[in-house]
Amino acid sequence: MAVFTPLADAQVASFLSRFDVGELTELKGVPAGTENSTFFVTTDQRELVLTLFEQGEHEELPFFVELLDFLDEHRVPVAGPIHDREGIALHELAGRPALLFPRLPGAHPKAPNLEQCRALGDALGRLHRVSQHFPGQRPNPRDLHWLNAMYHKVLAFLSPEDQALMQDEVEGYQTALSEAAELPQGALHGDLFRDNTLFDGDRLGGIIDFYNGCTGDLLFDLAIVINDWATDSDGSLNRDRHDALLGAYLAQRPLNADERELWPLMLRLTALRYWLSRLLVVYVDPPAHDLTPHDPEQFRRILLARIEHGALSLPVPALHDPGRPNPGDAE
Ligand SMILES: Nc1ncnc2c1ncn2[C@@H]1O[C@H](COP(=O)(O)OP(=O)(O)OP(=O)(O)O)[C@@H](O)[C@H]1O
Ligand SMILES: N[C@@H](CCO)C(=O)O
Repeated sequence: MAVFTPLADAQVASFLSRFDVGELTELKGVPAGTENSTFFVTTDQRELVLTLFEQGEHEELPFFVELLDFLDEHRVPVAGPIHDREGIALHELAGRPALLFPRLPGAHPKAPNLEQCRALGDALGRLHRVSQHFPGQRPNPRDLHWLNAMYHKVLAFLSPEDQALMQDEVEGYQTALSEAAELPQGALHGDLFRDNTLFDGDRLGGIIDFYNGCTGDLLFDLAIVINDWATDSDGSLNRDRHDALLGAYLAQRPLNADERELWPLMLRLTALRYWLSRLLVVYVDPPAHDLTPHDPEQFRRILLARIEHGALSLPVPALHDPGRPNPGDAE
């Protein structure tokens, strides 16, 4: 379930009256999601999504709104928050911060096909091109500093082999990154798994759930995406999905030499980031709500596969369709 705060029709009707979105005709709680309360709202004019923020640091919400507005203005396919007649997006409803979004068409791809991988790679490449110019700042809350500060909390729950694996990995990342040049920076989605996208057939309806959004190494975001979108069930990389996604991404934003060198390490670091965050949910900080946690073992498997096989060679960038405008190019 993902309605932690129920809402009555009258509350929502009165909330909607500040916006130019029409009159409420239907309100439905959305069962998916783990962190926030989500509702599908239908009016006599359009389909909307209403999100109530249940947890997390609410002072971060203006950053997310500014980032989404920025990406929306630059025609990156995201659901940008709807602003009211006075230009305000962030409101309060039932004592919770609330945002209203357009409802995007489509569904989350469970087994993405190559067209969907290309569409996502292209969108992420465009997102990273424009996000380098985003003026906001929010340090990456799940970077190496976080790994280093948190990993010892789960060691007691691991086998001696896994303890050594985790410790060796974090120490290895520290050594390698302390000697590395700064990588290209920009705003990141921070959690761009398949279930944070909506596809209408092969067309990307849009990217949602930017509440892990932050600023930092663009390569970190790309590695999260490859580990989720282009991994087979045994943890190994799937060459076809990898090449489709990365080929489209690289056509929008080529990696520099430092990024190419750190790519295998970043795939490992982001695999460990999810192994650790999932272990923390299971053993250290279980959610207040009765939800099935994501399986940490899946990311341990991915980490082991990246250690054993390294990264795949990077594909040749896909040719960019010159008929298709790039966001930001018009500026
Ligand atoms: N703009 C949108 N258009 C269509 N559907 C949406 C939109 N935003 C959210 N949803 C639907 O609502 C569900 C929950 O949304 P969201 O992912 O933001 O919630 P959450 O509680 O933050 O979830 P989690 O962090 O576990 O992914 C999504 O899986 C999706 O099905
Ligand atoms: N995408 C995360 C959960 C939401 O933060 C995971 O798969 O562990």
